[in-house]
Amino acid sequence: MFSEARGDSVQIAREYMDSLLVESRVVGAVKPDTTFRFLGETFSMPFMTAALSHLDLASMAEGAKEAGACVSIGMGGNEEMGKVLSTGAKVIKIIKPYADEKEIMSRIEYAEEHGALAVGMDVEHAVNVEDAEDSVVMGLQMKQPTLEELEKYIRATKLPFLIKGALSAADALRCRDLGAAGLVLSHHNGLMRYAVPPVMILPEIRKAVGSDLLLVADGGIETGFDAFKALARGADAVTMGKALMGPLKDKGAEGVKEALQKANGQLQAMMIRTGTKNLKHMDPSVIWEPAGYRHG
Ligand SMILES: Cc1cc2nc3c(=O)[nH]c(=O)nc-3n(C[C@H](O)[C@H](O)[C@H](O)COP(=O)(O)O)c2cc1C
Repeated sequence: MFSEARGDSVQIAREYMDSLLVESRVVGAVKPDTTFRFLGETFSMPFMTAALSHLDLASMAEGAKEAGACVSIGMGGNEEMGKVLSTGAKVIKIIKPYADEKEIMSRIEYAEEHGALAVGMDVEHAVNVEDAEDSVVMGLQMKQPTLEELEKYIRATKLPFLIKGALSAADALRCRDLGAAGLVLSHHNGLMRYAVPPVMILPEIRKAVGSDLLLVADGGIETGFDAFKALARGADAVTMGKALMGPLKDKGAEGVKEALQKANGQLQAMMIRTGTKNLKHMDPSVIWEPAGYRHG
């Protein structure tokens, strides 16, 4: 998004991802199993669609369902959410931090009444990139929610609530204390400049929250090899966003299904080569990280 600017977090995250190397432990390895249990449901793979918007999200959901993947969706009204839910996919609705609370509550209620798996909020999209003002997204006013407001939204629903945009151990602990079920670790395509990449900070966040929160790594997952690194460093699942947009445009639901299956094949290839038999046995010690960054 900010490829011309210094501090492009998308580029920083890509370079970091490619700097991580993987140790082979192939001797005696067995066929890996990527069955993924999440929020009481069973999926074929730990990939989910990122919270996208302004696209044919029903086809995206159809493709993900066919591949056995969970779906998250972003900005959009209840009518669109209804179309996505009617595909039968398991859906996480990520709601924008609207200034008008009614916009938030109506989406929470709709998600609950129409069988969504979970809801969440992309808190990272409330403020502007270049100043501290609340942002306007597609003509709609956003507002940085206070801790009290976030807690109110979380408690307004029986559904699990995920906070998208938490990206530090300190925020993760805050979210846990507010009652969130999980986090989508994201800088939302570089909305924060110079952001620590999600996959870099994952081990620190996992250490802080233990198994109290589900952790979903978001941003820059282009292949199953990227996904493996995120999962090995402590993620429960990963999202794919931009990497699915070309396949969706070219081949609709079928393209999304094929892209997810290809990524899952790459994940399985990495799992067998590292002697990882299933997602519960991910071992961070297979990842080699170059020395350099230290928490200040
Ligand atoms: C076209 C487009 C629309 C998006 N809309 C939303 C949205 O409505 N809500 C949200 O939380 N994130 C939204 N995102 C951000 C994605 O969920 C994700 O955080 C980001 O694209 C990074 O993941 P990726 O590198 O896999 O694409 C959008 C991204 C794109 C490319």
